[in-house]
Amino acid sequence: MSIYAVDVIHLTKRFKVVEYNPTSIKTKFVSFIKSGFKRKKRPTITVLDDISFSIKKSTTFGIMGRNGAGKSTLLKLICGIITPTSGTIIRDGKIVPLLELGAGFHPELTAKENILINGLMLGLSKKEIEPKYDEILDFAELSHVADEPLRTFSSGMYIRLAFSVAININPDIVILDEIMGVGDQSFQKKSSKKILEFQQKGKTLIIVSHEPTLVEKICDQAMLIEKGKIVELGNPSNVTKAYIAMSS
Ligand SMILES: Nc1ncnc2c1ncn2[C@@H]1O[C@H](COP(=O)(O)OP(=O)(O)OP(=O)(O)O)[C@@H](O)[C@H]1O
Repeated sequence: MSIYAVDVIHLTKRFKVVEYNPTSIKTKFVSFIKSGFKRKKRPTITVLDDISFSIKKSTTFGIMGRNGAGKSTLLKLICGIITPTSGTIIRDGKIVPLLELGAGFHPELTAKENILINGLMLGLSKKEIEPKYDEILDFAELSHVADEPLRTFSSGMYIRLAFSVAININPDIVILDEIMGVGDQSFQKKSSKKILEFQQKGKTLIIVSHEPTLVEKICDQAMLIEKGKIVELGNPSNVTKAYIAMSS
């Protein structure tokens, strides 16, 4: 068994750039003929450029970087939502991504039905999810509306439910993208406690944050990325210092 929860090896991700090109079909056809029937290659941007790092099991790893640095792309790659252009990602353990909160929710279905669907999507069986209904609803403070459709929920209720499903289904690795500030103050307190419990149970946590104090407080290791490259890796204090220097 590996000591790493996630091992990223020479990872590169490029995206094709969508160009706005308001020419008519006729013009496009003529230029296609002129080009000798060759399709024009779409330009690409390199969002992550040959990066390698490892995240040890039972640790909390923070990812920092300015807007557009490639943090969310990296998380999506780690979760397997998108695939690398080149390179490898080795994962060891059940991953729960908390990226686009509630992205898998259906507004017409009830809270309970959504818990079931979300749980199934995260790889649990119906038998494993059913005993967790009460715990999940209770943590989200939504037991009183368990059978109401989600379209009647406020955005805060939505987020609380998504967070509660993810954190209560006993994953090995939790991935959080900028959502430590979900809910009101009391829910934030509860969430922080749950994260601490999660760390104490020896689980792996990967977080993206713009908050140096949070990264220093809860991370064992951190990484700063900029223009697709790793700028700083290792000690959270060094990483946050580099991030602050870069941002000022
Ligand atoms: N599907 C896509 N197609 C094309 N470009 C994309 C796609 N997804 C992301 N990008 C581009 O990749 C770059 C990195 O985006 P990403 O969302 O990973 O950054 P980020 O570090 O998470 O930023 P932020 O802090 O603003 O959330 C940006 O320039 C973005 O426009």
